[in-house]
Amino acid sequence: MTQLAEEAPQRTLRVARTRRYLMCPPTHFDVVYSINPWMDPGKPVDGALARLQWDGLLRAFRALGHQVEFIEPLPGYPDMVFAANGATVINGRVLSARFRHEERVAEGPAYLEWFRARGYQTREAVFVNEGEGDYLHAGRYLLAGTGFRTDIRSHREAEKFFGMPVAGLRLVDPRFYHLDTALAVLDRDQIMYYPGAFSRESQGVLRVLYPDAIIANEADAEVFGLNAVSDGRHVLLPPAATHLMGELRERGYEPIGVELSELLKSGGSAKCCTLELRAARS
Ligand SMILES: CN(C)C(=N)NCCC[C@H](N)C(=O)O
Repeated sequence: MTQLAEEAPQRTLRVARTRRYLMCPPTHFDVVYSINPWMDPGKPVDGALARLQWDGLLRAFRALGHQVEFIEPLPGYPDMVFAANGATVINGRVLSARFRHEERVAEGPAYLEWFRARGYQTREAVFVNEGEGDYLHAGRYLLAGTGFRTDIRSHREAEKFFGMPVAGLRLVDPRFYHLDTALAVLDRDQIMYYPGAFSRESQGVLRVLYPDAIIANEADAEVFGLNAVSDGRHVLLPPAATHLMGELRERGYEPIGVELSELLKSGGSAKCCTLELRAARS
């Protein structure tokens, strides 16, 4: 072996898997109420720019070969663009969302109807849960957030409905009010996360389950770098998450910066706009 070959860093070859996503156009997107620390109704939102940025995310998915389906946005529901909150879909089974705040309650039935009309096996949730905002499918486990939005009793409901073990994680920093603002699944058994968003006990759980995880710093988390969408190789995330991008490259992933600054005014970014439709395993 030559000297050069010995010194070359070991990079794992990451393999992308084609995905199906559901998105909701930001036709009625705005910030007119405040239900998280990022939302300031006094701060103007540029609707045209939000649309351009959302179109950029859609183009990026299509350029990578992913399929995208759409749900019709409801007037009067400015946060409906955050499709990840609309449900949780695993193995063709759909657990509906049941929103915590009155301002978003009607989105749950709207998303549920979309799935019913397409023949998915659905369950209308009994307990408050905000879909993939707090439920992330990572290999053998369903990672489940609680603390701000999703009711901890929903974790048992999800465990029974999906028939897979749930690892409950407690969020403690109001800036990171959904699990997907603090943790992203990169591949079956690999995640990246910001430890400071979790209780000490949950940090311990994450260390045990994912000893190889990429650890984000506070600056990464503050620009919503963890609100990322991965297909196993390409990782779409805000371009401002520069440290995280370097870490991803080191591990063989291809980070792709997608600017969604207007959506961030409501506390969301790439992952929030994207609900993965996981088909039934054959
Ligand atoms: C990543 N996901 C799905 C989210 N974090 N969703 C963004 C929701 C933003 C909304 N204003 C709210 O506070 O509910």
